[in-house]
Amino acid sequence: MLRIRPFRRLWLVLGLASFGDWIGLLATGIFAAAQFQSSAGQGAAFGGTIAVRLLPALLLGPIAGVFADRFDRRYTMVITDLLRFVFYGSIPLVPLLGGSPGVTVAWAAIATFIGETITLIWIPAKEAAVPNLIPKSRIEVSNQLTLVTTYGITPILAALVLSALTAGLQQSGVTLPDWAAPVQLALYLNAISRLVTALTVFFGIKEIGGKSAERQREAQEQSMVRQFLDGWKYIGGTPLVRGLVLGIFGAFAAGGIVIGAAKTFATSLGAGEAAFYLLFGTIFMGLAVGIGLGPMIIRELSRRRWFGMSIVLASGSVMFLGVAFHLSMALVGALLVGAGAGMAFLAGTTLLYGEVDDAVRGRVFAVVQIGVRMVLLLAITLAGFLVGLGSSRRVDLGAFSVDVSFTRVLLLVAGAAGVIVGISSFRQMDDKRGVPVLADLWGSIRGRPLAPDEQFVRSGVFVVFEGGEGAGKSTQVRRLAEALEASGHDVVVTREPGATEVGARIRGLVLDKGDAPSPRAEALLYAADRAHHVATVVRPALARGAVVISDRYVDSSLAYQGAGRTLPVSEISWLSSWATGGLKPDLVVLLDVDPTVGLGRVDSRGEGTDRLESESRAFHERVRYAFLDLAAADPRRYLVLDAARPPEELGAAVDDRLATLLAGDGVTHPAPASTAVPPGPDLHAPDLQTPEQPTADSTPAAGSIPAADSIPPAGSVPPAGSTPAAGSVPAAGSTPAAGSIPAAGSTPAAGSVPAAGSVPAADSASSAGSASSANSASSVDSATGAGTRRHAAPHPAERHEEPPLEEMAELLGVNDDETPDGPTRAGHR
Ligand SMILES: Nc1ncnc2c1ncn2[C@@H]1O[C@H](COP(=O)(O)OP(=O)(O)OP(=O)(O)O)[C@@H](O)[C@H]1O
Ligand SMILES: Cc1cn([C@H]2C[C@H](O)[C@@H](COP(=O)(O)O)O2)c(=O)[nH]c1=O
Repeated sequence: MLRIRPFRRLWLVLGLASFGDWIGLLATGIFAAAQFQSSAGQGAAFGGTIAVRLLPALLLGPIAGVFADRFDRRYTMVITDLLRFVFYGSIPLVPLLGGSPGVTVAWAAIATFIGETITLIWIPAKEAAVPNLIPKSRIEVSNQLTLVTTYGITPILAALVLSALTAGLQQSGVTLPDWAAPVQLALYLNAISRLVTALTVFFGIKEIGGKSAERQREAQEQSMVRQFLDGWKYIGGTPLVRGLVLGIFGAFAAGGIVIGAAKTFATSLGAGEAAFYLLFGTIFMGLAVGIGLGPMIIRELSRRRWFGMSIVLASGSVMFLGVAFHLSMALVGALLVGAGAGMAFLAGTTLLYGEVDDAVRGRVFAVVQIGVRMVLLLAITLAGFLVGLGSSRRVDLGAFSVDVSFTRVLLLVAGAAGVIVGISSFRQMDDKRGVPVLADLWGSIRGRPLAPDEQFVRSGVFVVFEGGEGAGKSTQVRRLAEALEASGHDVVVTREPGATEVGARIRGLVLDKGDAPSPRAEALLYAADRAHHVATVVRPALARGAVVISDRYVDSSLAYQGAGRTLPVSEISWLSSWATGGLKPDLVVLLDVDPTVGLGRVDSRGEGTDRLESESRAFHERVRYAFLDLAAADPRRYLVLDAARPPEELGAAVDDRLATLLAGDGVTHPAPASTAVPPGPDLHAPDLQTPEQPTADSTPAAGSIPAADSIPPAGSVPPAGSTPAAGSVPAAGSTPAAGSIPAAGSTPAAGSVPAAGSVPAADSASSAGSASSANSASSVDSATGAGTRRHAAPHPAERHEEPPLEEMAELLGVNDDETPDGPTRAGHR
């Protein structure tokens, strides 16, 4: 950020100005107090000068922004800084010129008031200039830097400098003349800092200067009053800006209420005077944590969502404080209030920087900056006043006794109001409607935010055929298309990969046996084919109302690249969801085939095999079980058929299901966004929820596939006593996880399935789903009258026999060099 020269200079200017502000604030108060002997006079002088600093915001705040929008921002900053140099510089000179204590304090107050009034013009000019100096993508970092500098570094530096000056002089025993006392020096420093910033802006940041055509036009055509009114109209009439401004105020009101109520709240905790300072400090610590670490934690989360969530966090934490009965709870609550308010401020200002036009930016930022101060002051004052009104009652909770005071009621009510504001601002601004909030938050924290659904009007029906090699997909696709066309439907038959010109080239790249792409490259190539296919073929056809029948879709990637290549299925799922914009089929017909049978059919076509067909049997077994797991996780949207049945029977079952679907009974177009949940870290059932599968009301996947990232390398042996991951070989003597393949001598859990990567637990609900993957579809069919029949031969997931050891090793890829990124080997079948 600081490599951008104009921003670096502006940041230095801001740092210096902020340092001047803080040292000026402290020094003016001390200076005024020092003019009096009595402690009452000292207190009044100190408090009075500080209050005077805050007062101008109330008076001039509303029109200050007009200056920033109407005039050249560079000149505005330079002139206002020069004026501040003069006024602040005059404060320590008054006593030197013989002014009495009363005159000195009065002038300190007047000069401070004028200086602060001028600051109100300087701030919006500076704020409005920032977005023109840096790329939009860096605005958040610049805000972080600015806030940390203003509220973190410079106040501490100012306090250190002031105390070092005082202590240094005291220790050295040097007696300086009155005009060079530490406080006077601090006041000179404050004044000089303005001169330096004026010169820096004038000579060093010329980029701030000039006016956009629109600003020029407005300045010429509109009076200041008109511009002022227009500014308010813009804020009130632009929902996003209005929501942001109100939200920021709400978050600060939450903080202010806690600060205002902290004293009586600390008493109600029975924690003593120190607890007040602790709570106060903790809120500011939370603020720093929110601003400093917030973006790092939420990463790619939509800033609009983050803003609403932060307000809810801040307000919810105020409510939590209302029920906290121990200081430790209160400190956690205070930290979260601060963090929420800090994040809301950062997200809000970042959004405002990005969303507000240059022409009105000065006015909007004036309202925000000044409004925040006012809201904070008001909230602190009001809360302080209100908590004094009610009485409290002590309630015994066994180990603890709590004061149910008016303070707590206030915190609860204020917190609840804040939560409502947060939720409504979230709703108003949400740019990912339909995407589940918590899943999106979790996905973003993990670096994979959910993609919002690509909006399009979809009136057609999307049917996908999936299954292993030679399952009979093409045969069934052709047959179904003919049947539908015969009954007058607009049918589009398509496939993946290779349905488009681009796709045909990709198909050559992934399937030709020449130079094999690495597993990740392979996944990306399939995703690229899919993205183009969906955008140019599937969506347009669905939009016009056609029945789209695709030979393979997302599940193939999850099965082949995820389970087959053992790439992290969650990542493949995310990638596919991104590629398709979340488009999911209405029906997936899974033709389940034993790889030996399917590959036998492929061989008998006599056309040779492609690169994927040539993979090992273990690979194809993993693919098969992955398909079954996906279907078991969402039986309502899958029709799983035993592909060993005659084609006509399969066709009849498909026809029946289609008839239901086309009659509208079964068509509820799946909501893509809600299902594009990036799976959790372990690939259990929900991890296999693909963009095809709704999370709500879906049955847990039977025999889910272990996360590729959690799968030990094929053939690895987990330590004895541990529970091996599905698909790994347990050490002899250890108890294998249900569904894992037991080593010789170990006791297999009931229901172990000889499939690498597939883990149906014998006694879990998921195992029921798994064991009946094919049959569960049968029962679904019978329920809908589709009437698919059960097969005499048990489905593989029902077989409990142990495969011979060599076969197991082959299934697991022991002796098989299939590593996620390693070269693939043409396997044997
Ligand atoms: N139900 C079935 N029973 C027996 N043979 C079938 C059946 N369905 C299709 N076949 C035959 O099996 C072979 C493969 O069928 P098809 O091409 O339809 O499968 P596919 O799943 O599309 O294959 P690929 O995975 O290679 O695309 C063909 O020769 C086809 O005639
Ligand atoms: C869509 C898709 C496909 N594959 C594999 C599956 C097959 O081996 C080939 C496609 O051949 P087909 O004869 O057209 O069925 O590609 C894959 O690995 N990943 C995918 O996403």
